[in-house]
Amino acid sequence: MERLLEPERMILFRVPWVDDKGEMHVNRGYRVQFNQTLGPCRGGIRFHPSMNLSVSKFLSFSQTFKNALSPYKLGGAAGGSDFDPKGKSDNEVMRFCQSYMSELYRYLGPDQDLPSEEMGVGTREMGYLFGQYKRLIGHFQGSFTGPRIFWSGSSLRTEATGYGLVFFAQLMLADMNKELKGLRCTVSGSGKVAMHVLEKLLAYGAVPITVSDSKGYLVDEDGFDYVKVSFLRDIKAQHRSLRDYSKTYARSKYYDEAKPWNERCDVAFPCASQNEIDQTDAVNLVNSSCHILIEGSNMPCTPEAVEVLRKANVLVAPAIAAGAGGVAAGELELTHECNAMNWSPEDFETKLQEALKQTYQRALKAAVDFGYQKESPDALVHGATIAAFLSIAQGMADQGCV
Ligand SMILES: NC(=O)c1ccc[n+]([C@@H]2O[C@H](COP(=O)([O-])OP(=O)(O)OC[C@H]3O[C@@H](n4cnc5c(N)ncnc54)[C@H](O)[C@@H]3O)[C@@H](O)[C@H]2O)c1
Repeated sequence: MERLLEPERMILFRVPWVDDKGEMHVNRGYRVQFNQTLGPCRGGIRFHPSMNLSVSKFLSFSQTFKNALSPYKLGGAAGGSDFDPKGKSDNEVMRFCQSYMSELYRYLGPDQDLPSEEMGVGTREMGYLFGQYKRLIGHFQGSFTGPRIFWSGSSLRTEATGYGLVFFAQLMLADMNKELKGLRCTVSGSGKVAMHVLEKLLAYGAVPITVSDSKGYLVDEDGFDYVKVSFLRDIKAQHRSLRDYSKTYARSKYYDEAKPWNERCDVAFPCASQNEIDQTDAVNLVNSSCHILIEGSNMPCTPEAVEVLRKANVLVAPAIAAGAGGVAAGELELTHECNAMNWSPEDFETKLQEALKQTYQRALKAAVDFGYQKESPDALVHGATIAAFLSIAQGMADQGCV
């Protein structure tokens, strides 16, 4: 346990870059390669002002468990920088990414560590990061996940985490002879994960009613539809406030400095950031008749919130299981490239569903093997943690004291 809790490697470095006015800035870069017992590392890169070594450690620890539970043989890593891409020009983001990669490239590679999208890092950032990596290593090898389709990989990497969360919810409901159709769903965040959750919820006939950002939340009592989701995307792409939505859809409402957890719902999808649900939010969720919570963000609930949800019998799908869509897409992309097959988005989605199903079944089996009732509200949380822990611990024991 002592070895498992200590990261294998923590890389901390200076990232100097020059803005469009010619002024110099310095940010900090991080990459924590937490555990490579089961295979080479995979994990996200986050660009956000709140990023620090502590957040990198927690994200890489949780990624280690997520990857160990997935159908692939992978270790876990995470990292990023306290750089804020918001409000920066494309050229500034490119210069920052190039400087960040100038240090990190020596620790990356398909057999070592490959990064993927996370908060504040999308296809634009992944493109710049990969371009610099390729230039420095001198050949095209082990493309990062999250690139655009025309030069590499599948088109579904960005969608995969959000879609996967909805597939996972559907699997849980199917086991209860229920379905997502008609269920009211609250979603937090309005980034890559949240927007793809909305999209897939609509495909399943569910009724998503909220999105949020760091300033407040938006609720549409009538539920979002495809046209409204497209409008939300436009608002986000133009860096406007979610408040602007209400100017077009008068029955919707935007609340400042508030979270969506007191809106009546059946299923909640936290997709913003860690610790976004505290004790009060959890009480609000329970009082709003929420009975299933699917964790999109990593560690969305504080320990006090977890306790409230457990006592109220809210069924929780942990991020290390439900959020495995991203890692699955990354590995599928590599296979896809290696085999030079021409998968359609539908083929890709079927493979993604299969990966999520295997993850779900593995977590549930471990829970039952260790004496938890299949129906108990925290069976998946325990099962996912046990199954991942056993794989890593067994591997570490086999590989000796290294
Ligand atoms: N992108 C992935 O592949 C992936 C995979 C697994 C988990 N996650 C987790 O999902 C979450 C969202 O990631 P993303 O890739 O969608 O990021 P993103 O940068 O695309 O979007 C983040 C969104 O959250 C909002 N936000 C940030 N802080 C907030 C706060 N305090 N309250 C409410 N909203 C807030 C932002 O306004 C933004 O809309 C993160 O917690 C991340 O760790 C992402």
